[in-house]
Amino acid sequence: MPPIWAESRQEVCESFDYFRSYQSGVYSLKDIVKGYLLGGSPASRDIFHCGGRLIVSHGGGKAESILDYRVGAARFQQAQDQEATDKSVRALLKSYTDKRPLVLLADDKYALFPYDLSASGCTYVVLGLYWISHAWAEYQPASNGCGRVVRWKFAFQWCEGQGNPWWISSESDDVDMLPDPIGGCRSAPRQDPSPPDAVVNMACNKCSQKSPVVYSQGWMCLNPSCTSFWSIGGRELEQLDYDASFLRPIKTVFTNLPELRPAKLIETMDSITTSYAFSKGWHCEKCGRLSSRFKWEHWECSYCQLIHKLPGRLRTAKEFWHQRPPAEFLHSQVGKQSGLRHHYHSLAFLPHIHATLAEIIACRPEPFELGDGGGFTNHLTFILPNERGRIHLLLGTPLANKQADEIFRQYQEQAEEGELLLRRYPLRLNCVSDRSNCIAVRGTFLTNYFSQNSGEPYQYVGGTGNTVPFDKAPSSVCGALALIKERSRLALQKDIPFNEVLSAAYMEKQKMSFHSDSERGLGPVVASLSLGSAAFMHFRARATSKEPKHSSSNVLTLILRHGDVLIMEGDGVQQHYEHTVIPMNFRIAATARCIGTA
Ligand SMILES: O=C(O)CCC(=O)C(=O)O
Repeated sequence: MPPIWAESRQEVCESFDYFRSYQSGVYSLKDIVKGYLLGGSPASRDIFHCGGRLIVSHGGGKAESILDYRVGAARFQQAQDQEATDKSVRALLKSYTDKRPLVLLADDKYALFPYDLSASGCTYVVLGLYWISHAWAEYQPASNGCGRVVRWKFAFQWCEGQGNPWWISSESDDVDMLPDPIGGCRSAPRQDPSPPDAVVNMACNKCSQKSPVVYSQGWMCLNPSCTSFWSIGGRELEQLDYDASFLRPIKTVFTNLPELRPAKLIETMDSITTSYAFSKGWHCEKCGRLSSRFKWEHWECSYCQLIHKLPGRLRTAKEFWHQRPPAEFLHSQVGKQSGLRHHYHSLAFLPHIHATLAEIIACRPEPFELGDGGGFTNHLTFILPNERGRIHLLLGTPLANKQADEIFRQYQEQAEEGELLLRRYPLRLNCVSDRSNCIAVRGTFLTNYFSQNSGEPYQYVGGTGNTVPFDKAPSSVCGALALIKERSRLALQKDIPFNEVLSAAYMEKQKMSFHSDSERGLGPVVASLSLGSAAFMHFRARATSKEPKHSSSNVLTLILRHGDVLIMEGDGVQQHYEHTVIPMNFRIAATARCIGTA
């Protein structure tokens, strides 16, 4: 197998720091290209030469007429000229002038790669480190109004100093190479901006700009803003071939090249195993596969099932009590919206609740007796307009949270021991972003949180095959269900026949994107218990047939803290709104529903 490969784009982006772009073929950070993905059919004069030591590719987007497959009506986008100032072209040009190595990757649709990657199940492979020896503009035919577009070409050269390309045998290493005229190279950026040319550069007598001799048919000006661009003796040539000197790879030895194989984590900070680094994917040293972290209790290779586990410690809710929403959140959400009809007595509640739509009525918090020695807490109610329903928030308090603390402990223990199987399941639509604005990506696409379903099957996550009936569910889930039932009964003054609990666990920076709980047959009450870190819960209006694009502004934002129980009451809450939950750090939530009761 290749030394670094993956089945899905998500695996690459979550595990490989040199390529974290879900959409573009160029991944750059602060104008520095880290990775470049070769894929699809070649444009004319794209080459994979000398066993891949010299690769010419067109890069930078915009130059093909494409169907934009965002959910909703697909839009046709006309090809446009690439400009040197376009984000990706600019970054590639900077890598060229800095002679900065970057990583080339290829997907199984890259037609010039001499091996069939899909035959071995590899959708993406990492080729290795390359540097850009030449960058120039060309005209290419395009199906737009002008019949052609300016597109930038880049010549990538293998960085010597990293061994041979993994796909060729060492005998084929014997290629005729040009020495690098600059001498030994380094992986650090170079100050001298001129390219290391054995290829001759000539200045244009119209624009004075220098262009290399790229084609055997003769020199031409390659400055797209010059009137002489792309012509020899005033004529555009139909057939162009590369000049022989241009095709000879330049032997450039780099020192201190980085190791591309992602290192696995071998120690923890304070024995915390839910920080961002633990949510990232990993590289299997046995088979080379990049895998997302899809099991809560350890990393596992999706190809050869090799496991990597680091022991962690249980966390307590106290560790998260200090969390406060950022000040700008308070101001932008509450300050900008006028006409909020709220009935607060005291600003003391503002860190907890921000209602931002005039039509939503935020009722005065009601003191609320919890019974069982839990003392009093506050019950906040938001009445949605046009009888769409109500949203209740029963706040946790240190006295009332004894049960929640214990449930939080059990959840962590049982997830760690594999008694509670928290998994990241594939989304039904393979897309990044939320469900209403989704960009298709290749391969399986997993949720950005871990979950487990107990009780009745719930379609939303992982289909119905991953459900554990209540009589086999771990005590954490049963405890959460009992607490949710009890608080809902007190708040709504009736028993709710909850028969399903979705437990969701979030490592640092994970979240649940916008969605509504609108599965067929779902009862009108959905209630959740929050554990661990605080989280923002935003509600926004759902897209309708009249208004197919959802409104981007949130109509209500709540902050859910450890021990809080949130209740969404009424079908209208799900029909007219969707919600997202963005935890500030490690968090677990149990959400109870009534499936098949409506
Ligand atoms: O509180 C949470 O973490 C998310 C609950 C939720 O939106 C759901 O399970 O659908």
